[in-house]
Order: sequence, then structure tokens, then C-alpha cells
Amino acid sequence: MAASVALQRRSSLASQRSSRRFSSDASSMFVSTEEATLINDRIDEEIRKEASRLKDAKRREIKVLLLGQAESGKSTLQKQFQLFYASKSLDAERHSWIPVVYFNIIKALRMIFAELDHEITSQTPNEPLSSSAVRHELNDLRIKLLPLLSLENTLASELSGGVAIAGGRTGAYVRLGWQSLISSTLATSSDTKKSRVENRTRETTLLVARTLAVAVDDIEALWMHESIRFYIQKRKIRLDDSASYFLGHIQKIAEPEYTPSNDDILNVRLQTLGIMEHSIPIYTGGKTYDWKLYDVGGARGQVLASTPSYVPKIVANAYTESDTLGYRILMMFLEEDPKTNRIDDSLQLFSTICSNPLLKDAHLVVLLNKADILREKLDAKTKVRKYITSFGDRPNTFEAVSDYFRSHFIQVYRRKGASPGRPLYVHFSSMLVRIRHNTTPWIKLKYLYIKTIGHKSNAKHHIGR
Ligand SMILES: Nc1nc2c(ncn2[C@@H]2O[C@H](COP(=O)(O)OP(=O)(O)OP(=O)(O)O)[C@@H](O)[C@H]2O)c(=O)[nH]1
Ligand SMILES: [Mg+2]
Repeated sequence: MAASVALQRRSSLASQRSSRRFSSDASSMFVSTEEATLINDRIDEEIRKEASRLKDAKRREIKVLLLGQAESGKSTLQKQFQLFYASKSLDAERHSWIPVVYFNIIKALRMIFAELDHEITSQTPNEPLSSSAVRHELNDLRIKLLPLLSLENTLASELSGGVAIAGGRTGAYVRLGWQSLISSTLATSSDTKKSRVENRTRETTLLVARTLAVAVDDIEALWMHESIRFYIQKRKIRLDDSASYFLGHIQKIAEPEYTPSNDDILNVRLQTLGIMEHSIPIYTGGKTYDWKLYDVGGARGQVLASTPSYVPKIVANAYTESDTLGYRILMMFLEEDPKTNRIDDSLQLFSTICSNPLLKDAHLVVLLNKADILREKLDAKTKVRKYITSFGDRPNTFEAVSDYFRSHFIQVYRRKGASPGRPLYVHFSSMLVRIRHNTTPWIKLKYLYIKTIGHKSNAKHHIGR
């Protein structure tokens, strides 16, 4: 690659030089030997500089591939990085998150009503919905919220730029360049088609904002309604992680001057479509390193989990420049939930990653994310053994559960992928906890990249916690 750039540069410099000579002095078309040597030396010097610049840029590039299940927190990690290392760029796009927050709220309301319908048809005696008065109250609220609910698909379509996924209902998906379509701060393009789309999206956002302002008390009444509390507690109404956060802050969000806070941005749920590349400059030890995060949409993650042979293709599509793809770090995200046994799927995927020769030089970081939810469930006395029989009689504590999961990944690593140049790190994480310099796994990441940018020969076979 560097060599071919250098060659192209040599021929373009040579042709620039010869055409300049020809036009300035048409009578002497031939160059003397000394002059030719001079030109040649100058070109060589340029090539040397170019090659060393490219080499330096490559050395300062840290490519991180994020793989994992849908909703496991990959994009949230990317936002954390942006917040911590490039907060100004996040400020610039803050407004573009407003319609996404609105979308999360409308989707949560739609899900609540869908679950209520299900409960009404199942007619369980002695539950709130067996009372006709309760059914009437909730129906009144639904009618009042209909104008807002009816905007879901329009908003989703604006956010996704008309992209719909075959077989599913309309959703909102983030894909490359989406923010330029909806951010008022970025609306400077003179391109008429683009500005028409921007105007339309802004109008939709304004319409939703006005409808939300009218509906805010009804949303709060629904959210605080005793029967809704009852069904959520009984887990008969299951919502996205973001739902309770946004519905709990509805009064603030419905204000006319609402701007999303950092926590709002971290809590927002927007599915990633395809592969998004994010470039974040990080200053360490007197140098700026270009961290490139490749965020692979989890819809594909699901495919990865079900057909592991797909992994090399995905990885190769993400970047195809060199034999090892140049990834320095591979992060695999898992959402740990003792209520669903995803560990087998996850271990299978991890095993494929470990034995993939394209990733032979990448450090492996397994993040068992949403540890906060795991803790909550264990505190609420959810028994892991009930869902994962092989957990056996181990104590139902966070320490025992995390050791159990960690040991499975270490076992696969030892069998399939252990090598001195490719250490494994397994962390339990919560991506909603703001990065601080002294919090795990951020310390580990820092340590990791100091190691990765250091001399490979010093790296030892290593399993980190
Ligand atoms: N409680 C909790 N919620 C989290 C955590 N990490 C992410 N979330 C939330 O989980 C939801 C999904 O997170 P995303 O980052 O969008 O997930 P993703 O892996 O990028 O999903 P895809 O783009 O579909 O592949 C968001 O609402 C996040 O706010 C965590 O550690 N704890
Ligand atoms: Mg994502």
C-alpha cells in the first residue's frame, strides 16, 4: 500500500515537473544529467517523507472493532469515548438527538399499549385489568395519546432516511451521515435536495415537540398509573432499557427549550445499521493517536451468533487493507441476562473469533455489559441456577456469577486463541456509568492501548480481569 502510493507520487511529481519545463522553455526540451539527478533526488526525498508520514500515521492508528449482540451497548461505548475524549463534537450534535429521544418515548408508549392489549385478552382474574373502571381509564389515556402515537412511523422514517428492514415493522436505524440530516447546527448545505430533507425533518421534529407538549400530563398519568406499575413489576410489561429513563424524565423533555443532556444521549436507543466508523483523537504520552472505532450493527451480530462462519466476511468487509486487517483491539459485547441463556451462543461466537486468522494480532476484550442490570436482578433474588443449570450450587452472588462467566471465556481462549501477542481481557461493565480516569474497565483500556502501541515483543501471554 505505502509502496504503491509512493510510486504514484513519483510518477505524478515527474510528470508535473516535465510539463512545467516544457511550457516554460519549449526550445530546450531535454534535461541535463545533473539536472535529472537533482530532480530524481528531490523525488526520492519526497517519497521518503511520504512513506515515513504514512508509517507514522499507521503507527498512530488504533483500530477497534466492536462486535456483539443487538442492544448490548456497542454504540453506547462509542458515545462514552466521544464524551470523554471529544466532548466538543458531541456538543455540536446535541440537537440532532432530540428527535431520537422523542422516538424512544413514542416507541415506549406504543409498547405499553401493545402489552396492555395482550393482558386484556388474557383476562387474568384479580389483576388490575379485570376491573372495567381501570380499562376505561387506560382507554381514555390511549385516545388522548393517539395523535402522538400516530407520529411514530413518520419520525422513524425521517430518522432512518426512508430505510426499512424487510420483514419487520418500521424502526429507526442510525446509518452513516444521519446526523447531518437532522442537526440544525449542521444545516449549512446549499444542496437543495439535502436542505429539503433537513427542513422536512425539522418540521416533523417540531410537530412531535408540539404534540408532546400537549400530551405530557397524560403520559405522566399513564406512567404513574397503579396498574402500569403493577404490570411492570410483574414483568408482564417489558420495555426497552431506555423506556423507564425517558418516561421518568418526561416533564423535562417536553419543555420547549429541551436540549438532551449527556445522560439522555447515553440512554437513547437507536439501532445501528451496517458498520459505522468513528474517528476519535486521543492524546497520550505526548502524542495524539487516532482511535478508529468500527461499530458493527447488532442485527448482524445476531447473524454472527447464529452462523459463525459469517464472521470472517463481516470482519473482512469492515476493513480490507492488510492480511490481519490491522485491528489492534477487538471488543466483543455481551448483554448478560440470567433470564435468557445466551452464553452458549456467545461462546460459539467467541470461539470463531479466537480462531479467525484475520484477527490473530488483535487484543481481545470481552465486555460483559449491563453489569448494573445483572446486579439488580441478583439483588432481586433471581436465581441463576434456574436459567443456567450448569451453574449448579454456586452462591447466587455477583462475584460467583461473574467468575463463572469469565471462566468459560478464558477456557475457550485457552483452547482456541491463546497466544503471547494476543492477550485476553474480560471485564464486567456498565456503559451508563460515565468514564472517569480511575474506573474499570477504562483503566484497563488505557493500559491496553499503552501496551498495544508499545513493543509487541514485550507483550506477554496475558489474561486480564
Ligand atoms: N442499564 C444499562 N443500559 C445500557 C448499558 N449499555 C447500554 N445500555 C442501553 O442499552 C440500549 C442499547 O445500547 P446500544 O449502545 O444502542 O446497543 P448496540 O449494541 O449499539 O445495539 P445495535 O446497534 O442494535 O447493535 C441503550 O438504550 C443504552 O442506553 C449498560 O451498561 N447498562
Ligand atoms: Mg449500535
